[in-house]
Amino acid sequence: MMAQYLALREEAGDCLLFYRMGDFFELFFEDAQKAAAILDISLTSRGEHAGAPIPMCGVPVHSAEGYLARLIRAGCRVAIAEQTESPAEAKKRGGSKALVARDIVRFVTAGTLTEEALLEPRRANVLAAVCELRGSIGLAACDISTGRMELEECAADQVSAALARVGASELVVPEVWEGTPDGAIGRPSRDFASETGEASLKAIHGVGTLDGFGMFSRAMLAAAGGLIAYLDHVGRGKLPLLLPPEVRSSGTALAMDEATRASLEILQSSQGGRKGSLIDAVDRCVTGAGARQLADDLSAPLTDRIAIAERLELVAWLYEDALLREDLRGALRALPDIGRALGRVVAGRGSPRDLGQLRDGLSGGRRLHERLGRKGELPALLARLMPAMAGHGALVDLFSRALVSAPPTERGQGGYIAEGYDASLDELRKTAGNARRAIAALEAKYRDETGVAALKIKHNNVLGYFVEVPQRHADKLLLPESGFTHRQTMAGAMRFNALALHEEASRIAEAGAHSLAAEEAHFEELIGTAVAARNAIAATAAALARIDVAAGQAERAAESGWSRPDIVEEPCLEIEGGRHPVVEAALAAQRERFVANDCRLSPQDRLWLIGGPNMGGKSTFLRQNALIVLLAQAGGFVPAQAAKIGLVDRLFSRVGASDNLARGRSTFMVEMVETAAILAQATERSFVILDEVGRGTSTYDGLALAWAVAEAVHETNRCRCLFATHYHELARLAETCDALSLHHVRAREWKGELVLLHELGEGPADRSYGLAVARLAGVPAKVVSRAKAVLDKLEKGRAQTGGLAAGLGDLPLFAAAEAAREEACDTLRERLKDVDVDALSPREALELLYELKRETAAD
Ligand SMILES: Nc1ncnc2c1ncn2[C@@H]1O[C@H](COP(=O)(O)OP(=O)(O)OP(=O)(O)O)[C@@H](O)[C@H]1O
Repeated sequence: MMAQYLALREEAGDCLLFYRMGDFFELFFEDAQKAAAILDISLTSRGEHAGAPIPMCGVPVHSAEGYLARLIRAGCRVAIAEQTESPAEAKKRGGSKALVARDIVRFVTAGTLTEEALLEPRRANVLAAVCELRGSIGLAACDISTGRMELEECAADQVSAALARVGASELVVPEVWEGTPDGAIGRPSRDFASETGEASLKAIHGVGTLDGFGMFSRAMLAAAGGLIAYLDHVGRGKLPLLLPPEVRSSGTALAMDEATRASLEILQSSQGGRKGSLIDAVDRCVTGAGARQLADDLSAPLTDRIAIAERLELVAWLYEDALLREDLRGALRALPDIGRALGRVVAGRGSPRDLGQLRDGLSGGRRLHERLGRKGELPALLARLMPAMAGHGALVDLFSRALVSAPPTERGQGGYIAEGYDASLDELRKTAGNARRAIAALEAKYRDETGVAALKIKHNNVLGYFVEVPQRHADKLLLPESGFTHRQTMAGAMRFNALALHEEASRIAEAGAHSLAAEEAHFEELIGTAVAARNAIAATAAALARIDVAAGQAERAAESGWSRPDIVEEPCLEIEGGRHPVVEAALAAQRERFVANDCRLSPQDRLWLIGGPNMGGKSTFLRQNALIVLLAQAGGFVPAQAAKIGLVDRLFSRVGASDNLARGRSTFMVEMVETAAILAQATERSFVILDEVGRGTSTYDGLALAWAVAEAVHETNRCRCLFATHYHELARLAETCDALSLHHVRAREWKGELVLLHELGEGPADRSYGLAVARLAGVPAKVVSRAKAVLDKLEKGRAQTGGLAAGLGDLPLFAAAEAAREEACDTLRERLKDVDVDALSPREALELLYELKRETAAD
């Protein structure tokens, strides 16, 4: 056995090996130690290997899913080695000592789950593959629980943004690749070949050309190749459901990088959970598929005005008709998750219950179609979805006739094929039923004949049917002419067989075996029908999910008076009475009121500098506007009285000096790297929020950087921008930057107490309230009064010298400074041209920076 185990162990690679032994999956050696620690189960030992006891632990097969889920969540991957023959077959093959053959039947990994118990209903589970081909990056992503697949090509510096959008739970890359992101799994480079990718896709979808699905680049196909090869590997040759791939072209989605996603807390709060995130505050979907679609929409809002308008039109239609909305939501709520049921069916792990779910979901779709069909003219998006809900008449009819109303998850016991579907199966069931009745009659007869009132006919898996009497009445049945044969003596009871009983029992067993086989054959046929219709079923699932999203968005809007945004081309951002959905909900829970605020950016007034006290609501204001843009371009209503939004191509959100130590960069470094990305990428169509950029370093450096960044955003990027800052000195920028204006969050000191109004006012902040906030926060009065003394002194000094910003008025304008600097930089430019950035390690890059800095200082 050890040799077999070790061979399988080798094959399992870095996965834990679940080794099937009877009713248990056993783990040995280091696997056992690791799993026992994660699962908190006892670690035992068995036999010896190389002179030491072998550590072992095990989990029962019937409850293995729960254990698997915990291991996967802890970051493990698991290889399942099943017995591929019965002990009887092994004996026949190799004698009484023969070892049962085992083989790894599949690998269970975070990105390749289909089991209902292992998946979260409201979250997609994505597996992604990334590779590089001639300088550009191919990305393939799929959710095998529903079969959705997407291909994308992007530039090397966009890969982390693309991956952040996809949110994969598992990522595979070529094993020799410098760009390997953390935690990615290396796979043979030959898997990532565009020809094999193309050939696999053609084979899966039975087409001679992929043109019908879209235009795929070589890099996309190479990534698809890597993805499919990995799926083939983990499924041991059995591929899961894969729908025709969709191209995601860059530019069709609002671009957001990883830092922006994290800081806007779109799908996850900064604490890591869904609670406190945007989606948590917005999601009113009544189905898991709807919630997954909404997450997708919020991760990749649109940039196409017509597509946004179509989604908004549907939300508005459902918003206005509350009755219809309630009706639809009620109907959708009752529908099973057909996308995921289909995923299990195609993956070969479907159960009779999954088929029942397909029947119920598809017939529910047909009913909705009928209901909506009576509504007259429909919004364009809905009209396009209608045909996808209508079909499947034959399939629904077949499944309705074939299956019982609530089919079981296990098919081993049969009983899921409905009566009346197959006459011969009904006949077999009748025979078994008759025999069961005959056995009940036999019990009465035997009692009569023997005079033993306590006689019973029982059944167990070892003996089958038998007659049991208490020990003291056994004598009568032991008589040779009694017609009973002794089978077993128990404490206090004796068990017997009888010819008539045996005959009836055989009849039951035979009919049972035949009917099980008949049901099994029907099951396979029904599975085949579902598999053949997989693309159409997936389209129905997608249509239902889209309707659920729209109805949920309408519901959310109706709940709190959200409004339909007006999406326009000109780069403005006019939000009237805007609110932050998450902060508002948190305040409402404490019975506090959220103060709505306006935002009015236009090409003539596109950069707002916002000052005011800590805790005054600056960050909240910045984010609420970014979230409103995001929600609007995702095609939903927004938390505002009115909103006119000029289409945004890229959205950036930066918070000064947030901790990112996990990545090994100092906080200030992170802040600057992220700011650099904005300055490099923001266009005139972008919207940027900068929250106290520069605060991560000394006051002078911070002010200088904040000043320069604000100027660059104003002069060079020319994007819409909200810039929150503590530096009063920045107010002087308003003198030179004509599209920049000053604003502040208002506060009052009343009877020595600070009152934060959370209201945005025009003009610069009148003063700092740092000390008042410190008092509010419970800093001891003594410390606050000492700080006050220091502040008075500093302020006196400032009055004399002109303060931090003294002399800044003489600074040449940003554009003029640029021109002067360009001349001086020629030598630097030359040197930089020669640098191969990809070939530099971070350390070398830093050294080079120092060197260049030294050179400029010497100029
Ligand atoms: N518009 C608002 N209406 C009501 N309460 C608000 C509003 N905006 C913010 N708040 C409350 O004030 C708290 C602080 O807000 P926020 O973090 O936006 O302030 P800030 O000015 O950015 O502070 P800091 O400068 O310390 O980062 C929020 O958690 C919320 O409870």
